[in-house]
Amino acid sequence: METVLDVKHLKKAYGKKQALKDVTFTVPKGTCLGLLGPNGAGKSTTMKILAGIIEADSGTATILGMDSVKQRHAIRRLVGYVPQAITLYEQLSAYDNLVFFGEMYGVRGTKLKQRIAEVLEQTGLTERAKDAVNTFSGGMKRRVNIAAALLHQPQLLILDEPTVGIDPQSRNHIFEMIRSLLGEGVTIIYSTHYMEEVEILCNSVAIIDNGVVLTQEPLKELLDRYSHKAIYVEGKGLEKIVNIPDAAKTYRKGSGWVIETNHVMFAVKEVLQKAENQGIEIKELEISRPTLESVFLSLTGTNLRD
Ligand SMILES: Nc1ncnc2c1ncn2[C@@H]1O[C@H](COP(=O)(O)OP(=O)(O)OP(=O)(O)O)[C@@H](O)[C@H]1O
Repeated sequence: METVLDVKHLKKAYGKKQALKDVTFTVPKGTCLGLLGPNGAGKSTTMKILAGIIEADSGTATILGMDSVKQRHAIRRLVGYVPQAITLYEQLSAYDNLVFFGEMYGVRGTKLKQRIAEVLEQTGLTERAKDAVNTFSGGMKRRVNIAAALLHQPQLLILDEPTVGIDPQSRNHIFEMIRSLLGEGVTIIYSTHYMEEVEILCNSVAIIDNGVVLTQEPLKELLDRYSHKAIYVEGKGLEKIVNIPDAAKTYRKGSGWVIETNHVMFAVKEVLQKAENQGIEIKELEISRPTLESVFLSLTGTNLRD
């Protein structure tokens, strides 16, 4: 598959603060990469470098086959960037904001009118197009920002934490829009500190902590490698039967027990059989999916939301 983004060993310091130490990842065409990490991990810095807003101290980023520094101007025409902070003219309508951004991206005349109608539709804002942005919710403003980044039909879309502090309706709109863009072959890089968003939207995930990309791989492989599947059981007297062969870890949780294992069906059978043999009544039994949370914990030793 064609590689749209190839980032190698990016480093960036702000004064004494080494914000990026080693950022390396690749993104194939038409896929979504989730850049996942806690506050201050280096997500925005990475995205600003890719959008050509700041320069890395060392390392390379090849975007659509072009060098991010030497071919910055050509790249700008093919990349849409949605910064974390909303940047709009509050007094102007959504439509007039889009005219402004369109012209900035070099889209004009009939083409611009047509594109504005399309991006308003894509972001679910057609009916509010003529209203001043200062009457919009945070989520709607964010959608205008995204619409602006889509006007020039970018092949790569960079979204920096686009769902922070927004309403569920806007969030769903953004998700639907991302899915349809992916369907059209657009490549997306999406930063977030919400695991669920990566699970819903992304084909692969790059985990970044302290300026270093610790790993990048497809979600499923990452989950299989770094986190165990588990079963959760509740019932009286379970302490007598929860220790089963092959379990990676067994511990109390709430009023029940968690048994982490990669042999889930075996564990279920063992627990049910032992319970029956010993006359123990099982009140509840669930199989839990491995989570990115536990992956993050095993990679970094800390919780993502710390
Ligand atoms: N302009 C700047 N001057 C000095 N330090 C900065 C600057 N921008 C970012 N930093 C620092 O660089 C590190 C990485 O910041 P960055 O904004 O890239 O992280 P992030 O993962 O996007 O975090 P957040 O989720 O909080 O936006 C942080 O320690 C931050 O304080």
